[in-house]
Amino acid sequence: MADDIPSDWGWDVRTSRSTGQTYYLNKYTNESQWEKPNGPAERQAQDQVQCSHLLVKHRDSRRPSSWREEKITKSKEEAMDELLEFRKTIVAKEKTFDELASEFSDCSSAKRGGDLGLFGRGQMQKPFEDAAFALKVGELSEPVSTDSGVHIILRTK
Ligand SMILES: O=C(CCc1ccccc1)N[C@H](Cc1nc2ccccc2[nH]1)C(=O)O
Repeated sequence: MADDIPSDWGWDVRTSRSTGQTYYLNKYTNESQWEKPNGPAERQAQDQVQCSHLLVKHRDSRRPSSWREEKITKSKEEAMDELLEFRKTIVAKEKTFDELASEFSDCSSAKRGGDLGLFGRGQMQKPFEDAAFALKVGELSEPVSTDSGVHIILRTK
């Protein structure tokens, strides 16, 4: 029965107030299910991803300023050229994503190697979201343009 679910699997066994049916609540993601779990609860909601990014802003960015440069005047084309060089360096394994994002990203997430944490759909600008959710874990995006500037995105979870 329900009480034979190991407590360290991370499930809460609940009873539906409307039907009296037993259901199961994932303690990590707060997702619930009717089916009796046959294993430990996922620690990451399936509808979320975790990504790091390297952002290069330009003079037409929504906020053409960053921790790196008070007044950003480079053109979008110059920003894209810089970003493509960074991407080549990462693909060639001459530097890690973390190293380059920490040094060159115009986003405050640079302090965390570009890590943005877990996010679901509806949280990031649409072009960024679509690119992020199209990536497999470990995959590096092609350049993506948003109102913030141009990005490369690494999906980490
Ligand atoms: O919005 C932020 C903070 C993002 C962030 C999220 C979670 C943890 C740390 C930072 N920074 C903007 C630049 C920027 N624009 C973005 C658009 C999509 C994703 C990340 C972005 N970063 C800026 O600095 O202008």
